[in-house]
Amino acid sequence: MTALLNVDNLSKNFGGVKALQEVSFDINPGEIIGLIGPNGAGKTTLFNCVAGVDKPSAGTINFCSPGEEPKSIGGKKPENVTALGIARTFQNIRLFDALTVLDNVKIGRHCRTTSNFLGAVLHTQKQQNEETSVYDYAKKTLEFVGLVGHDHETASSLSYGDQRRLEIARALATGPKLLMLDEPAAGMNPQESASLMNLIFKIRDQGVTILLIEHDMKVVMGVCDRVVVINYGQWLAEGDPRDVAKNPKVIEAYLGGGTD
Ligand SMILES: Nc1ncnc2c1ncn2[C@@H]1O[C@H](COP(=O)(O)OP(=O)(O)OP(=O)(O)O)[C@@H](O)[C@H]1O
Repeated sequence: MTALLNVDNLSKNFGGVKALQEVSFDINPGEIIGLIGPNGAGKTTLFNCVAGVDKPSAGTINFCSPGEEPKSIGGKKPENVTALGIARTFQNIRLFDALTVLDNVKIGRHCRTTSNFLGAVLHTQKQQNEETSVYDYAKKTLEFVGLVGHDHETASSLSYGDQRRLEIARALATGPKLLMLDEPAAGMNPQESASLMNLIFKIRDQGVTILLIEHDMKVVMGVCDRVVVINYGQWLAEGDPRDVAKNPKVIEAYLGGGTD
């Protein structure tokens, strides 16, 4: 099987800080992969390199949609990476707080439209059709993540758990093949985490592959098919979550002797 994402010998330096050092791993289509490691291990830097926020210092990142040729994405601009089918959420929720829930999701969908400024000013038929389709897609996406009835509330008025759902909805609205979630369970209560796990499975069932950074081991153990562990910017271990949790090197580096 051709990997959906192939990270090969990826390194990223910030001045003298070696945030990533020759990290390699693959993600296959349809997998839910956990990227774990202690604070400062380099997880967010890896997300940023894939998403086009950080430019790799060395190594390659290839993205291969099923049926298409692999494309090298290391160093591409974020909007180009999104257009290829990679979406992400952030460790610290980044919504347009003053906009409505619906508008936040519509913004995500606009990356799939082609109408230009002139079309918007002249209100052309093409632009109107696209607006209708953006609206419909955003409504469906909100229903999918369980935010029906919140369309006209401002994003900032939502509960914390619902704001995380909204961020996921906005990412899904871009039509990704790979969704990268950066600590989606952070700050959630146990009920919200359980509901998040259901949502993650539901997203995968729609054919979206998921790469997840998460410190909540119950969530990692509950949803991940496989985990990749990094420590001090280096690949440390990889495999079935339960096997990895027993790996002495991982316990020493990160799990601190337990998974609860
Ligand atoms: N823009 C930057 N400039 C300088 N150093 C950075 C930058 N971004 C990250 N780093 C450093 O790179 C290393 C990896 O950071 P990163 O945020 O990727 O780790 P992380 O595994 O996501 O950590 P956490 O679990 O705490 O979020 C850290 O030493 C961090 O201080």
